[in-house]
Amino acid sequence: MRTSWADSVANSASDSVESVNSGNNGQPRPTRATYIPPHLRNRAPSNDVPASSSAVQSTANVNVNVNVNANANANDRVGYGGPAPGGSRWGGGSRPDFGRQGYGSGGRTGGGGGSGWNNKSSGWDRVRDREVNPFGNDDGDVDGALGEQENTGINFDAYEDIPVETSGDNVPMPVNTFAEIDLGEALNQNIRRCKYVKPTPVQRHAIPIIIGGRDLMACAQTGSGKTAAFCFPIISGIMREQYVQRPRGPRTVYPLALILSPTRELSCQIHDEAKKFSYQTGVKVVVAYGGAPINQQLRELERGVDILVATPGRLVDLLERARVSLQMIRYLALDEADRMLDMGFEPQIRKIVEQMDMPPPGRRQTMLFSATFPKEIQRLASDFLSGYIFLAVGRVGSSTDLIIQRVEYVHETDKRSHLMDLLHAQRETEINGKQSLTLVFVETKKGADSLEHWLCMNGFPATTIHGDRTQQEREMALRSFKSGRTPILVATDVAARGLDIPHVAHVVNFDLPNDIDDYVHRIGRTGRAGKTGLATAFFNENNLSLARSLADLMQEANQEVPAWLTRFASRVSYNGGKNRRTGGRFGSRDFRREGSFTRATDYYGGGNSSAYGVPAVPSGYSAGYGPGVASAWD
Ligand SMILES: Nc1ncnc2c1ncn2[C@@H]1O[C@H](COP(=O)(O)OP(=O)(O)OP(=O)(O)O)[C@@H](O)[C@H]1O
Repeated sequence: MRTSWADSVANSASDSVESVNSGNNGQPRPTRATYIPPHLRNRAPSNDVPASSSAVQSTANVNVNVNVNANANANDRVGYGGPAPGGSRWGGGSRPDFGRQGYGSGGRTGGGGGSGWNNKSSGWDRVRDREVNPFGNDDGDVDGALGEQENTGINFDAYEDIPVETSGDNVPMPVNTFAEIDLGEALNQNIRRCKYVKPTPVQRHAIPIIIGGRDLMACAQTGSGKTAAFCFPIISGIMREQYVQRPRGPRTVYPLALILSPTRELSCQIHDEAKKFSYQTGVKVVVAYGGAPINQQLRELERGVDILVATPGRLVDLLERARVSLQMIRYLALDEADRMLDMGFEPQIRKIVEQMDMPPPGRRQTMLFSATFPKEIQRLASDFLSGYIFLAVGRVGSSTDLIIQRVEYVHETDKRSHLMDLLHAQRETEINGKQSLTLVFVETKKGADSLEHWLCMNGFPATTIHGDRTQQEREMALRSFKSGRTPILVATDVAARGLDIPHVAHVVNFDLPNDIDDYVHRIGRTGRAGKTGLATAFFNENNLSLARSLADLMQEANQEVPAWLTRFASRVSYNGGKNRRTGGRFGSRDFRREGSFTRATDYYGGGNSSAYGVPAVPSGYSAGYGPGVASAWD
């Protein structure tokens, strides 16, 4: 097994792979207990009303709804836990876990009256006590979230005037505070523990839409809180489910929600987030992904699962072994949905969604999220949806203004010395006494290894993440980077999407991708959740096909576009649909509003040579996700 200097440092750390994967913060897993399905654990009072009829208002017959500054009345200090307008589904402040059965209690703990949340002898309380606290020691400070300890660094002003567009029928009204949505008190407590003071724009719009029972295709900028936007309503919905009878098989499990994501690391991250959000709600979240021992994941599944977070390959394996059945799926979420439906993954996704036992659209709720949504992918995605709402926060595929984008003309042979200059400058900057983190994207796995080696030889502790490394190595590398032990991570596109790593101050595109959407996701590893970040790209003749879309993107994000890039851009035509950006801030969003378009020419691109007189790379689509690159993905 190949071990770099950086990894040997990481190796020496006491935390185990197990603890990272399990989201248990290094604490031992709870002992095995009898699984009690959530319909027995989460009984709400009998006067419960369905979500769509109470907490969520609808705008009748709205087809297109453009909403700028939708949160004009937002209140920074949210009154958590207060009754939602129209009364709480949980019975005016009664606990959502009312009448739960404990995992290990072997009997009901009382449906009301005497058996309260604080009754330490109840089965559920014993389970609650055993549940590993994903918030560490912070648990006692639930209400501190409203004081000085709110999620610091969140610059919500950055989002205030972001344009929001929805299309579809009867779009539920957005909310301005979490308190306006009746998510259930246990989940509200976790939102406080996360120190989320108010919803981000995508959350303001998406949560009421999902709670209202609608399918959703949502496009919002990187780092803007999409994970919580789909996790909150799923967890809340499962908490509300009453008497959902699930079949009992000796070895087969029947999750109620499935969250699919393209990479193992992203699945682990979503799992960790979902575990935090579902702490003490009785909703059980399990992750399954490739490269890790399947037996361990099977054991975890056997302990019970309400929400399954998975990569497609490992899920297909579990389905073929009949260890997981999708017949009870109520909620299906595809994170990075455009990636999940591109050529690399589409067959697997179709198999999972259309050819196994999952209920069809209309009988399950489907939600697709990404920061980029090419029209062709929207068209494919519509197969999975029923009467859906399209939501765009910011322009589809745009980068956030929070990221300062720089592009430098650098010959291939000069790239390393240029990088060295940047890293020297970066060394000067620190965040909270720690060196800030730099993420360097390269095109190939070999290139990643070689650059990492060179950096280490030159006194810059670095590590790598790419598809040729074992899962254990990948996880160690990520941990080492996150902890700051190796403040430089050299990565292929496997790290481009979704990863939420605090303190990434600088993203360097050492090799630019062929596809502008990949660029958007890569630079989105910095400038997250209202914080600012820096992205530097090395551009040369090898990147001509990207010149125009890059110049357009930068201009749109109010970035300084170098004159030489504008000149390149004016000489190079778009090499096919994927890198083409049309329309103004509201152009080309929901593909349903654009009438017919031709798949072959509009998306895959006809011309393979550029006006510049050099062969353009093949269409952005196939070049970006060809088989070679796809191998870096799970
Ligand atoms: N309401 C909120 N208040 C404060 N912080 C939030 C809120 N919602 C999410 N965050 C934080 O914002 C960060 C980014 O969220 P998340 O990873 O969900 O972004 P994303 O939109 O999925 O990004 P990407 O497109 O890169 O996948 C996370 O650290 C998350 O904890």
